[in-house]
Amino acid sequence: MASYYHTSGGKVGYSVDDVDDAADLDPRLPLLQDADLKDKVVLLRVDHNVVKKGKVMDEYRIDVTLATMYNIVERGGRLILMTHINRPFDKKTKTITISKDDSVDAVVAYLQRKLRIKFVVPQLHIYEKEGILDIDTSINLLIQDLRARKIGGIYLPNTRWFGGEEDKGETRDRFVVQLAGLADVYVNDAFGSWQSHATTYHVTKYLPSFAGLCMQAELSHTRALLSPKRPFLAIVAGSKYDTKIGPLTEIYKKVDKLILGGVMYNTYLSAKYGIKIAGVEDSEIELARGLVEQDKVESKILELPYLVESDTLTGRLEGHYRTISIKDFEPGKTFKYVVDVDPSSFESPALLEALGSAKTIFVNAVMGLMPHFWQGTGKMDEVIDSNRTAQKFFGGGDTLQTFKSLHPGIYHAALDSPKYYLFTGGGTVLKVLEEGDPFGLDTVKALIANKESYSK
Ligand SMILES: Nc1ncnc2c1ncn2[C@@H]1O[C@H](COP(=O)(O)OP(=O)(O)O)[C@@H](O)[C@H]1O
Ligand SMILES: O=C(OP(=O)(O)O)[C@H](O)COP(=O)(O)O
Repeated sequence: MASYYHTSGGKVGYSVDDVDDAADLDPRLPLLQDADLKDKVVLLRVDHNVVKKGKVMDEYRIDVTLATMYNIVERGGRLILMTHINRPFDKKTKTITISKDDSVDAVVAYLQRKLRIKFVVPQLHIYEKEGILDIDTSINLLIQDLRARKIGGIYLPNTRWFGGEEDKGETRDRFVVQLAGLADVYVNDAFGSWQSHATTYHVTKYLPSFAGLCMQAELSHTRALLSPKRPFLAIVAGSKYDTKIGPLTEIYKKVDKLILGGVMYNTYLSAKYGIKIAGVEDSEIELARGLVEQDKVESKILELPYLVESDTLTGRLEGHYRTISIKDFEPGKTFKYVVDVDPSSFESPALLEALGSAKTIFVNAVMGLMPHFWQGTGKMDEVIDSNRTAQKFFGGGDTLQTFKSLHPGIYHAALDSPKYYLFTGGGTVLKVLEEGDPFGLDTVKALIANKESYSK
């Protein structure tokens, strides 16, 4: 508690001390608190990637950025927000699919209800397959209204609807210049968005850039995972095989035990046992072979013994799904879709022992195809919660959404419990574990380089 003095000198109150998330940060990181924001238009990149089929599934990732928004506005800044929603860019066909389901509208509606201020989404020309190629000058009228405080903020369309977001050439360069031209300052509060795209990385070349308050808190909490109490157990599952398989090789070296689930586990099992699972491509199996070889030596991967096989991905149809056992896996055997881990897997003595004795547990894991096959994840969350001594870290958009919807009681208790920490990004934490340093993330390195370039 510290005394509060009025500028005239008299003691007129007291302030309440709080945790300082910035205390643990690399001093080279430029902080939002140090930015001059008075009358500045601030381009704020957030990770509000919480929309499924046009609806906000879990407000958490939005709520944790409100402090940054308030801080900017309170200090005289004017907000232009931007986030990606889902993955509308198809890397194979190099086309962007624009669907109302992936628009920012649901996020904007939520923010307007919560903050009681008006956000405007600029209307920009969309090309079929190529997305939005230019931010045309009509946006200047909106920026005038923003500066004049006629509107509360501007919310740009889904960043992945812009051709330049994931492009590497001229389209990206033009997009970045146009984007930077809208604002005076750039703030990155999108911890979950670790991929180096135009709005998370390249834009820092053109504007004074700072880390937001959510970004700072998340980066400082990764420290505990980098020097974990042992045994350290990580559980990695879900569908983003392409971006998560890479970090696993390094993470494998840092954990004491690793549990896989979802598409990742299907691919691993295919590589290890020579089986064929519907939906698992041969090229993907190749990537998992390294992990299989690594584990032959160190035996850190704990296999979940019972899985759920389904004839279809469309639902949980009576008579069309069944439990299978890895004991029956033989080279050449084929299986339909493997869509979940059977909850009984978490009752096996080896699993119970590992989950019960771990001192640090990191979970980026939706074990089954949602929303139909939730049973494996439901059981996993219960078993993890029953370990009361471990420090538990959950991370990932879908991981948190699923945790909240399956176990609202545990989830809400976790938000306030010193034994839990919920990260907004799962892939980002995997990247940090891979790098061994939160300040080694490309998006964070870009902020540091920006500060260095301005202080020359
Ligand atoms: N076996 C499976 N087959 C297909 N999809 C799966 C399977 N297991 C999990 N998923 C899907 O994975 C998604 C979550 O994966 P991901 O985005 O990688 O997680 P997070 O956002 O928590 O990092 C969920 O939408 C779920 O439906
Ligand atoms: O949901 C996200 O990451 P996560 O699923 O790893 O938590 C982030 O919004 C990043 O999305 P991306 O993995 O499509 O870049």
